[in-house]
Amino acid sequence: MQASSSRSAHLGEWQKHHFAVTSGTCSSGQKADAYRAQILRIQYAWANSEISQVCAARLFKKYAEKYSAVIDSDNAETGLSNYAEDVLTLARSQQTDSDKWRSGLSISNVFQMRSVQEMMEAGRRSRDVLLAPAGASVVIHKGAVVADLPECSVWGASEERDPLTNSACGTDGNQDLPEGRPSMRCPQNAQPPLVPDTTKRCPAVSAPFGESATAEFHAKPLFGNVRKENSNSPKANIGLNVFSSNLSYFPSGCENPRERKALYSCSSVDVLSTPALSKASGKTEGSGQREEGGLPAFKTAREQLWIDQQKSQQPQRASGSSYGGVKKSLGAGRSRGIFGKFVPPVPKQDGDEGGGTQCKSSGAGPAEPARPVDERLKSLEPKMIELIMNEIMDQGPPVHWEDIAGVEFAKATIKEIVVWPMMRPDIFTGLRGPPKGILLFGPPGTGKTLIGKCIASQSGATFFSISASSLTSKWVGEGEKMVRALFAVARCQQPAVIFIDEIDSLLSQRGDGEHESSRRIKTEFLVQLDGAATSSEDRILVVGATNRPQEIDEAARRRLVKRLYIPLPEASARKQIVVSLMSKERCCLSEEEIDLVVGHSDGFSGADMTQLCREASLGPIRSLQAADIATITPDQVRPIAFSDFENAFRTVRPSVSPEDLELYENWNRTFGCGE
Ligand SMILES: Nc1ncnc2c1ncn2[C@@H]1O[C@H](COP(=O)(O)OP(=O)(O)OP(=O)(O)O)[C@@H](O)[C@H]1O
Ligand SMILES: [Mg+2]
Repeated sequence: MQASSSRSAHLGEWQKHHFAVTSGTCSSGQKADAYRAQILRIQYAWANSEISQVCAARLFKKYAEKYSAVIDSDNAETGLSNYAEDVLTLARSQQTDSDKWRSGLSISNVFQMRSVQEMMEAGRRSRDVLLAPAGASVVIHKGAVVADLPECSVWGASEERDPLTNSACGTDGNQDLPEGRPSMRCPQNAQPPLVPDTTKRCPAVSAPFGESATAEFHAKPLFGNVRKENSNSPKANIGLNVFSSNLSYFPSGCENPRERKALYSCSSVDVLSTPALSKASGKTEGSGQREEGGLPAFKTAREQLWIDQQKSQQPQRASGSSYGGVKKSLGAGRSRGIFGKFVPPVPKQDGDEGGGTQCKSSGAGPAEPARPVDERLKSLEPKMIELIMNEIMDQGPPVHWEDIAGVEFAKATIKEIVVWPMMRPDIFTGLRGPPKGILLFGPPGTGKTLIGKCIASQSGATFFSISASSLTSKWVGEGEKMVRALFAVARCQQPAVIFIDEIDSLLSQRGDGEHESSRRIKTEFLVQLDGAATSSEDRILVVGATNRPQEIDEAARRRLVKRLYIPLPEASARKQIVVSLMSKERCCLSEEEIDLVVGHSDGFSGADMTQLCREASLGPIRSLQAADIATITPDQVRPIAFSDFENAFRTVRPSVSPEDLELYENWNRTFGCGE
């Protein structure tokens, strides 16, 4: 399948194959072809994010089963029986009904193969030692090495063997390969099978169906460099491993294919927990180790597919993102802070999580292996939990209380509600129990978000920061579930602070024109908030911030019991901002000049003050000649002077109008909890 194919082309192909397979006129080989092509398409579609992972996994399972039902079937009419056949049996073409499956191997040419000759030579040199040829490679089409396959333990057991009768490790010449490497070369130009019969003592390597018939499949580097079989990218190895399973290892003494099948079919299917099979699967990762003793790890194609799928999913989970590696962010961009408290719990999607007690974990990196999921999270979609864990939980760069100028009352109240109860939950009980909801309201740019960041740094609680607009817009239809997941995860990570910026967009007044989904989100939020508020054990605090408090629904307002006004900074606070910012620059403002600046900036918000200082700091640069900018050194730039502030005042104006201010003051008088 070409990468450039359009969606409609995919669809057309898909349909064509579907009709072909269901028409009843298909031979087993054609069916196998079609199913394999479907698997390839599924992987391709997934790699291109055309279908979701869940969808891909479902389709993949479906077609993998169909595929292996054909190739593993020992019914000559419905299957290809490759399960039981080795390469030389296939070469006789007795079990296959498609020309494609025929091997170019013959008695006359097999001994010409360099790899065979090398093995014969090695066998002569050391007849009583197991022969262990170097790792095999698969070469497809124009010599592209597709994968390092596990070392090809040709003889499978330590009994002495005649190399001549065991020399079927390769299927064709291998001129394109590195010296001394026996290979499986895809016989595109396969000669008609000439092998009349083969020794019964040739269990060697079964590379029958997939190798010979899947040149098209292997040839495309669909999922990145398929050499990286150990790659963290799940999309890098599924396609390959489906067919690497064809390098199966048979024990000696099982000449009859049916006997072999019976022998292996009685072993556990749980390949991941079966040491022999686990070992074999490890080998596919290029360990380069020869398998030692015990039962060789034969797997059907279906088993191998599932092993590979399991393996490929694990790094993906560990990497923390199941969305094609693209990190999505909810709300403002966040980085995992230095106090990062825990790792994604990596919920298992495939069944038995074992019921965990995992709650708060600490200091682990994103590559930490999966842990049991908390019972309370089991009813939630793993995707949601992962999103909450990976994207929302954060503590950001540290912000200290001193970094916030003014708002002394709000700071003291927050310390009382958030910090101390977190420190001493034993004291803050009963009536002293802290409220479960705080609302920070006030004009734009007064430091509400800054306070949120400070709580994150200073409270010691697990901090969830989410922008309400993210819940309502980005995750249309999922916001309600996200809210539920958010609280569920927070409950597992107590003590926890959920900071919701722009909370008005989440909890705005209910009205007729309101969208159903946002109404449901709001209801869910209120239910969750109630749950957190009524449970004395839950140590979850919701902190909302808004510059539109009047739009908040009255039911929500009631639940956010501490409503703290964050006003415009007073003169002392404005001075603190100027002094703090200027202390980091070269500045020659005298105390009086600073006071003049503060006096001029009445009505400015904290953000306006910051903007004023930025503007003033550009003054010295603007006074330079354009030609000087290219050559001047930083210490030659003159200090910021009062005149720069005077100029800055010409362009920076207060962003909050007196009328707006009046609204906030009124709302504070009515609903605020300030002094
Ligand atoms: N009290 C303050 N002390 C120091 N800096 C402040 C203060 N208030 C605002 N600032 C500055 O203004 C910037 C914006 O502040 P912040 O984002 O916290 O405002 P906000 O109240 O959340 O505004 P909005 O309501 O528009 O979201 C801060 O990053 C900081 O640089
Ligand atoms: Mg804000």
